[in-house]
Amino acid sequence: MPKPPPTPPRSRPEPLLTVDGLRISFSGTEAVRGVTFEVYAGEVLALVGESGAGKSLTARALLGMVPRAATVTGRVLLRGAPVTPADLGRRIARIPQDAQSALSPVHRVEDQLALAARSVRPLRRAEARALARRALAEVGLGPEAAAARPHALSGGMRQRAVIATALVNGPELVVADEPTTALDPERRERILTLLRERCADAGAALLLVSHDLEAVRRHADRVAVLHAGRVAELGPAARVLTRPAAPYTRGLLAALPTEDLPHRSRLPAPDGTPSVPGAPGCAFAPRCPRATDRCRAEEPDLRTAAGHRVACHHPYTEGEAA
Ligand SMILES: Nc1ncnc2c1ncn2[C@@H]1O[C@H](COP(=O)(O)OP(=O)(O)OP(=O)(O)O)[C@@H](O)[C@H]1O
Repeated sequence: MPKPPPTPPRSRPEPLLTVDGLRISFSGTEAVRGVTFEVYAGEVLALVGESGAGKSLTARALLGMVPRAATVTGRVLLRGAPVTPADLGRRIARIPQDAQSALSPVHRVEDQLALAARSVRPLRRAEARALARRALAEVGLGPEAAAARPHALSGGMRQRAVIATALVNGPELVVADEPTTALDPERRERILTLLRERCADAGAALLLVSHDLEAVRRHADRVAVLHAGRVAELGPAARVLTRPAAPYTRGLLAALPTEDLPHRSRLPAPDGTPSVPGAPGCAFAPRCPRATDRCRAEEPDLRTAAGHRVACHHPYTEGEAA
């Protein structure tokens, strides 16, 4: 089913999730360099960008799952308050990449969901099981699949079970990092549609990390384009993916192959040699057709321009040809 038109962010009051100046470094080297964005209740926000841009680390920071070696600064707020461990699995749920390893091979599917439900609130066994069955039915898995062990299910059914597990506790936000990489294109589309529709029905916002810009175009309300650990552009998906303001986003779109290719696990990078990490100025300057001396000297801040946010000294205007 095609996605209904998004509600304009301006009409939304308080953000559900606020990520403010998030920095993640390893031994002094910053991989995420001041990422700021908000997620509004009920929306789908996609994080896109080439490999190494910092998408997964950002998503993991929301889930309290950054690697031990990382130093994290900045703020992650859920309805204005810092995220606590008690919020994880309950108010913020996760859909992992690999449904196979996300489910225990030894337990029946409904028992796993019932366990997830009982881990966050005091429920009797029978209540938890009923909740689990309902959640599984909502993703199209009937009593037979509910009573099966994961190995007896197809890849698509396992992914449905993982979606049901994420939603069983009624989260406000679901974080999905490349949730369909293991599936073929048809199943991928079906699962993404199901994920989006189930989140919408449950009133949960969805933060979707993806390298599939076509899927993002179909499913996301807004897109944040990450580059070299920063947000390069953030705005409505329809605008960012058709008439981007940031030269980096234009480069990313231009690098996409036009013919149908087998599913890629990464986005192709724009042409040219990337900047050296830690070099002054805009990280895209060495590859940017609009770069000036200012771009090579001064890193641009993320500013609101023409209705959405762009980190660029020389953004394209909406009607301007690339
Ligand atoms: N455990 C780690 N130790 C050291 N550096 C790390 C670690 N994890 C990530 N990084 C650094 O952070 C950068 C961003 O990683 P991240 O996984 O967020 O990228 P990504 O945008 O999700 O890329 P991909 O699309 O390839 O998954 C990496 O290029 C790497 O330099």
